[in-house]
Amino acid sequence: MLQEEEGKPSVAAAKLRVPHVLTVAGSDSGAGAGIQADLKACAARGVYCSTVITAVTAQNTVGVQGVNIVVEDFVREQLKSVLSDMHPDVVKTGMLPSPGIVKVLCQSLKEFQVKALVVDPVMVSTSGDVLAGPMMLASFREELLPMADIVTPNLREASALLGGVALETVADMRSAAKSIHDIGPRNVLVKGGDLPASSDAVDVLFDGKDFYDFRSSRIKTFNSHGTGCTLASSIAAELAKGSSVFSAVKIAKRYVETALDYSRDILIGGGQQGPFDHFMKLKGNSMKSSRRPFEPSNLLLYAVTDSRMNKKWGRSIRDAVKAAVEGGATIVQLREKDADTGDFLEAAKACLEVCRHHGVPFLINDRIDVALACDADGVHVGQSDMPVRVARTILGPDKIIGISCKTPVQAEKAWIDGADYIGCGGVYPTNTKENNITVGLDGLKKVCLESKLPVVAIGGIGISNVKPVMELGAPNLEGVAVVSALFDRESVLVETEKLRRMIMDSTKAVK
Ligand SMILES: Cc1ncc(COP(=O)(O)OP(=O)(O)O)c(N)n1
Ligand SMILES: Cc1nc(C(=O)O)sc1CCOP(=O)(O)O
Ligand SMILES: [Mg+2]
Repeated sequence: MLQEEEGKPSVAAAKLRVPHVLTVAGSDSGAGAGIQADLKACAARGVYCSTVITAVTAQNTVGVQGVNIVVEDFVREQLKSVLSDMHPDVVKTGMLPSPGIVKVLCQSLKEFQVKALVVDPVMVSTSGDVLAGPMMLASFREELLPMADIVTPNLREASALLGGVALETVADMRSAAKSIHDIGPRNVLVKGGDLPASSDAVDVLFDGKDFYDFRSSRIKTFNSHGTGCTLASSIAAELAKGSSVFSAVKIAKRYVETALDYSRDILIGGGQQGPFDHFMKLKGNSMKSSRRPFEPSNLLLYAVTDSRMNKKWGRSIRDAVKAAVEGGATIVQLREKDADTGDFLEAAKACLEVCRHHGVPFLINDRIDVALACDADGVHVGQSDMPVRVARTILGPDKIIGISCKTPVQAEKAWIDGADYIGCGGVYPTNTKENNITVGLDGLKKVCLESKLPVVAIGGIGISNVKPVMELGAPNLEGVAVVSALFDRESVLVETEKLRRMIMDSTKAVK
């Protein structure tokens, strides 16, 4: 019985078992395919992934430069380490470079039972390099496939497994799926990505009784290296979560298509077979767009938009934001209370482009979904909006989260919950926000004194009254957030320049 050490939870106390896939495959140094793709796919699909490495390849976007096969005994040792202790739900296989390794794997799977076995019968890489030679065919056919719950050959692999038959049509794929099923696996997914003369990508699933066609439009991209590994791992991940084979294939295909589509224009390597982005995050960090970490000084002049004001003055939200940024705003928040979601998102994308170009952080008011959809730099939430802790879990550690606070107690909670800054107001009465409680300069000072986070003052602030705010001398007060003083004016550019100058002068006066 495990005893609880003082201060440390016992292993037995950790009760939350998570779905787990073990991948038995080769390492790809370029990390587009193989073990690395499997790890990324499982992580992206919310499943734990352990790894048994069968070979180490020297590989990049051009091709495979070298292969070093791991000795059978050491593959056996890795399998035993994982299977005997960690009890994966599903085993997924990729590159199995020798008949001896297949034998070791099959023995281990007989000794340690798992819920499902997914076999991706890897033989040739996307670049055309051989990863498992013809001597592997007998091992696959006689030992591994009969144990598989699903096998996922592409056209070349399906043809090789069947002695070289030609596969040129969907009808050929069906007949191949049936013949491979006769070898023993419970389900066969023949992938038709390489089928000639077809605008759609068609995969055929055969479960021993029925055929299912999965059709999707072909995604034109060079960044498809690792698609097969990722699809098989994603199927394994869904099976580990408890899906049926049909649902697992459907969800896995949708995931791969979405990731391929997202990644069609990313650039990694100079070859013809680029990797894709399993987490659909890389473009947000594109070298073209400058995204810097949040600094308290970003709060100096915070421009918060208002669609009614921009409509009144006959300008688009994008033009208003552009003028504010060019006039010296140091952070922007899109606060569109009346906009439809689609319009809000389009405006957000346009404003984000402007802000990125100027290196100014761009936040969304209230709507976490819109912030995620456009990959904004963060959100601003109020006390009755999405709680900061939940927003942080959804948005991750890098995004900026601001929260409105009117009291020191709220400010303390904001810090504990993981916010980046506090918006404190209303400093003065405002017509922009209905029924807003005015806390005054005193209320602002109290929050600033207790806050462990940087604070931006908001509410009724403009040219005529910004000085007393900035000269309050309150610790943590970094700047002012304004709506009408910038946007309910004829020239956003001129007003922003004027306010920025006044803030700078007040800051100098305080120092
Ligand atoms: C910088 C900043 N501070 C405060 C607010 C107000 O947020 P909230 O209380 O959620 O009210 P709404 O803006 O949603 O009406 C803010 N938006 N920005
Ligand atoms: C959006 C908002 N929040 C406030 C708060 O007190 O939290 S006051 C406010 C409106 C600020 O607009 P203006 O600069 O036009 O007064
Ligand atoms: Mg709000």
